[in-house]
Amino acid sequence: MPILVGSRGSDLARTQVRQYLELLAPLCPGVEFKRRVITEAGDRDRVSLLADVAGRSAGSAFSSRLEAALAAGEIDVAVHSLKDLPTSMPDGLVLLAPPGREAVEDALCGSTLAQLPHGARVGTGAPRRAALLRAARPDLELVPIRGNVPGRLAALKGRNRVHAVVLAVAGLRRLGLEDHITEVLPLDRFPASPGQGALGIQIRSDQQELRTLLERAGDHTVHAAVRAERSMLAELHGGCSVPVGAYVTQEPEGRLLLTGQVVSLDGAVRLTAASTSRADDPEKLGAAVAQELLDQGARDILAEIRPAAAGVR
Ligand SMILES: NCc1[nH]cc(CCC(=O)O)c1CC(=O)O
Repeated sequence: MPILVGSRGSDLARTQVRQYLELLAPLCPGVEFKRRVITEAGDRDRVSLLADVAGRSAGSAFSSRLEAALAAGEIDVAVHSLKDLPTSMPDGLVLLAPPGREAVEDALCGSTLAQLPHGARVGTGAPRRAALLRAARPDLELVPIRGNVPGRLAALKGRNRVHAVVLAVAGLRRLGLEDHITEVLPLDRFPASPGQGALGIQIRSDQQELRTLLERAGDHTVHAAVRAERSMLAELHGGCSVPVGAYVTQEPEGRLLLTGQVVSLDGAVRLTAASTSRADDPEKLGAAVAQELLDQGARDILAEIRPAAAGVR
């Protein structure tokens, strides 16, 4: 029986599955993998999906049709962009060690930050990116743009064009669109979204054999790093719609250095905390950095933001 590997239908999602299977195939000789695209249900279906799960009082609701398809056995593996996955996992599903990570950083396409004229229009839909841009350049006009990666690049052209857009280096590279990168933004001033650049490889928790098979492609250093980043986010009770950045860098002797930031939407307040630990308890490291941010006042910043940012991904 082939192993069914599902993703959403965007170019990026399909490319990620293709690249993942290219990595996996030589590590799993004789195993057949088949790709399946799971399209998102409409909003109404999505709501009923969530209500249905809530009614069964599961640990948490499925965040997407893709997770629901995995839980229902329509697919055996779900391949996500890790940064788009909520930190709480539905009962019965687990995340495995992801394969090697793409670049973590965000990029500016269309102009460098320094070359943007006063009052220039910059496209981004993400509150984190908007807040970090406001902190760096309060003069900019931020234009909310949505859609897939090629669609966002298209905002650089046409009548209502923006001077620049912010996109993840990872997505651009995976799609072969890295030529559009004008500047890679430095992580200390533009910390990435937790998990950015990594895949979220999700299976049902009772699939022990499949887990052993897929872990052949897992990178344990990347796994420790993203667990630290995501546990920091979870401790702050944040999702992908809050201006929280986190990134791990490797230290000597395999230690992890986790840096976390919380930024107010207007960019006026930026809290930064960092801590190091051995790689064997990344959740503890994430919790420690989150606690330091909370001690600095992160709760007030996040409380202000949550109502405004609700529903924006
Ligand atoms: N929210 C969309 C999304 N989800 C993952 C990526 C890029 C790939 C990655 O960060 O792993 C993107 C596009 C972007 O933010 O530019």
